[in-house]
Amino acid sequence: MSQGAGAPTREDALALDAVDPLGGFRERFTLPKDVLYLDGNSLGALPAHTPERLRRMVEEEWGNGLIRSWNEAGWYDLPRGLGERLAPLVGAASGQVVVCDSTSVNLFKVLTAAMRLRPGRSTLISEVGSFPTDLYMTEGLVPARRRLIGRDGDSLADLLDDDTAVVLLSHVDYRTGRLQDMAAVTEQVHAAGALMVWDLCHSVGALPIELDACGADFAVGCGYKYLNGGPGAPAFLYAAARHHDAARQPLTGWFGHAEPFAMSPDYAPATGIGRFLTGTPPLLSFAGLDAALDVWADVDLERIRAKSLSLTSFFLRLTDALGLPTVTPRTPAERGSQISLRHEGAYAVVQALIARGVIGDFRAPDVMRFGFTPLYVSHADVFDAAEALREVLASGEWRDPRFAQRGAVT
Ligand SMILES: Cc1ncc(COP(=O)(O)O)c(C=O)c1O
Ligand SMILES: Nc1c(O)cccc1C(=O)C[C@H](N)C(=O)O
Repeated sequence: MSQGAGAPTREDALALDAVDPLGGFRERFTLPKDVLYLDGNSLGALPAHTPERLRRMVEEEWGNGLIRSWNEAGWYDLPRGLGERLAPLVGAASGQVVVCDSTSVNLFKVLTAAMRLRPGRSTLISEVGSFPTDLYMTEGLVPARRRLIGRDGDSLADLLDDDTAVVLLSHVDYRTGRLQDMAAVTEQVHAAGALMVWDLCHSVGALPIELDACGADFAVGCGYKYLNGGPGAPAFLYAAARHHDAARQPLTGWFGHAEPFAMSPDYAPATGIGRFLTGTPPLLSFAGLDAALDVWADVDLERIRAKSLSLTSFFLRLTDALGLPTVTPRTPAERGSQISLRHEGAYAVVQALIARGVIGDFRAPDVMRFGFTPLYVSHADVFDAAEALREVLASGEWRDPRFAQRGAVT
C-alpha cells in the first residue's frame, strides 16, 4: 500500500473485482495490453466484434450487395432501427429515438423545433459551463435571446420566466462530472411553461436514464463515448411522441420526407420520429454503432451504475491522500462516471500519465479528467492508475519540458 494510511490496497481492488458481475464484459473489448484506459468518456473502446461487422458491411453489403443493400441489408431502416435498439438505454418507449448526424447538428434540430413549439416566448436558457458546442449552437440559434446560468444568473430559478421557451442542460457536465436531477429539473422547467432539452453525451451508457418517466421533451447524445460506437459514430436524438405532429425541425432534407422516393418538389414531413432525419446516413459509421449496441443488449444498467459508483468512490478514496481539489461532487447521487481533479500543472500531469500508459484527459484550464467505463475498467485498473498519479506527482516527473508541449487535440 502506498497511497497513505487507511487507503484501500490492491488486494481490496482484486477482492472487489472478484465479485464484479460485469467483469466478463472486459473480454468483449479489444484494448492494448500496456494501457489503462480512463478516457472512455471521450472515445469509447473497440468492441471485439466491431471489425467483423465493418468488414461485412464493406465487403459483403457494399462490395457484393451494391445498391441492393439499401433494401436487402436493411440500410434504409438503420436510423430508426438503431434508434429502437438505443431507446432502452435512455428510457424511451418505441418510436421516439433516431440515430443520425452529429450531436451538434441534432442539437440545432431539436432546439429549433422546441423554440417553434413555444411561439409566444423567445428566450433559451443554458449554462455557461456547458460543453462548447452546446454554447456555440445556442449562440448561433438565438444570439440575442440566450441566458446562461453562471453568467446571467446564479441558478435556473433566477432565469426562468414567462418568456422562457426552452432550457438546454447537460445531464452530466463534461468537465465537472456533476449529474443533474433530470426529473426535478424537467418538472421545474415545465412548471414555468417551457420545454426541456437534455444533452446526454456524458450519461448515456454510464447510468440508467428515464426520459419518458421524467417527461423530457427532447434529448441528444453521442455514440462514440460510453456507447463505444467508434470515432465519429453517429449521434442520436429523442423527441417525445406528444410533440411529433407539431414539431417542425429546420433541416428538412429528403430523408425526413414522408415519401422520399416520390421525389416531390414539396417538403412534407414524415410522421413520427422520422421527420427529424435529414440526409443520407454515413452508413459505415452506423455499422460501428450497430455492433456496439450488441454489447448493450446484454447489459443491466443498474449494474453499470453500481459499478460506476464503486469505481469512482474507490478512486476518490485513493486520491484523497494526494490533497488535490476534487471538482466532481463527492455525493455519489450527484455525479456521473468520471472524477475530475484540479492541479496547476494538469496538462503536463496528464501527459506524464499518458507516457506511462495511463490515459485520462485534460480539460482547460486546470482539470485532469478520469472516466470510468464499467464495461471494461476494473478496480485493479483504478488502483494502478491512482498509484501512477501518486508517483508522477511525488517524483515531479510531470515538470519535464516534454510534457508541456500541447497538441491540437487534448
Ligand atoms: C456534452 C457534449 N455535447 C456535445 C458533444 C459533441 O458534439 P459533436 O459530436 O457534434 O462534436 C460533446 C463531446 O464532444 C459533449 O461532451
Ligand atoms: N468529439 C471529440 C473529438 O472529435 C476530438 C477530441 C475529443 C472529443 C470529445 O468528444 C470531447 C468530449 N466531448 C469531452 O467531453 O471533452
